[in-house]
Amino acid sequence: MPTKEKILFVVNPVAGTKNKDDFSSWVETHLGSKGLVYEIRYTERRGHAVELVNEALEQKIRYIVAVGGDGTVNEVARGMVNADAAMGVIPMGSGNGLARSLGIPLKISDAIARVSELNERTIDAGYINGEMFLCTAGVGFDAHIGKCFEFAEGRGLSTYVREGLKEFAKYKPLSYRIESDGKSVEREAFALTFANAPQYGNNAYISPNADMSDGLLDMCLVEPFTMVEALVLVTELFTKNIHRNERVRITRVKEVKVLSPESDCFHVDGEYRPLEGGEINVRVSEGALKVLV
Ligand SMILES: Nc1ncnc2c1ncn2[C@@H]1O[C@H](COP(=O)(O)OP(=O)(O)OP(=O)(O)O)[C@@H](O)[C@H]1O
Repeated sequence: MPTKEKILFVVNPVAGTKNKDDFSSWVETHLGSKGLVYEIRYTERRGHAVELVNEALEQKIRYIVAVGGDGTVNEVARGMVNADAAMGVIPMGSGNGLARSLGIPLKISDAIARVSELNERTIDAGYINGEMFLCTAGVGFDAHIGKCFEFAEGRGLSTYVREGLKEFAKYKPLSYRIESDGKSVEREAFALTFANAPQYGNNAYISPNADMSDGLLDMCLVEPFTMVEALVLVTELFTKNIHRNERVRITRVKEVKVLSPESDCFHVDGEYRPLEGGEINVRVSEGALKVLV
């Protein structure tokens, strides 16, 4: 194990609700004692993490750790795709989808200790309309909730749940033309999600068997359902059983085009994006990112 290679921590001070005051002393406890060299930098605005990563890569820093939620992880990862450097994650957001999917401890001091082991693994990255995602992306209800969340008052899990419940009964399934592998089909769906990782975050498993290193994305189509079926689906989402539900169709894909003139938005790792023209293009980039696990 290299001991003198520098580790950069990129901390989003506004991510999540956990107190970050003791962060530097935890890092010193776990890394300083092993003789590992580190630096801690704080982001000052949206997009700043990508700039910090680019600077670090120019300085040939080999390990860069995202400290925050999936938004921060996404920004750090965007800078690191296909670079000769590995990304660590200290989960400090509300969903922590990537950290949970990689088995990274949610307790901060344990996650820092895990980083100090410098164990690397390679994972795939997905792209939706040119934007990278590591966990999930898609159109339909989850994208709609991402949009409501963006404009809602408050952050965190409680705001997600509140927006989800408010919109659930009102939301109307949309129609999608799905083109993949030389085939084209028309489907009505409540949601059409592309999963690189098994879950959205918060242990909501949309595709429990999704493998982040198989060079494929799980395309999860949730067909329209009744209110009674909805209760079963929500339970199955949190008990890793949704893939067994007959309303859920999961296929593994490398590249897909989806046409949906009624859709006005999509999401990238839960973050809302407006959609004009109703077309999304999704693909996987195999082994795009090295991560510390
Ligand atoms: N100093 C800053 N001030 C304001 N926003 C920032 C700052 N630094 C980073 N950001 C932005 O904060 C956003 C939210 O970060 P992140 O997703 O990590 O936290 P979260 O929303 O609390 O967690 P989760 O995604 O798990 O709900 C990111 O889009 C990031 O670009």
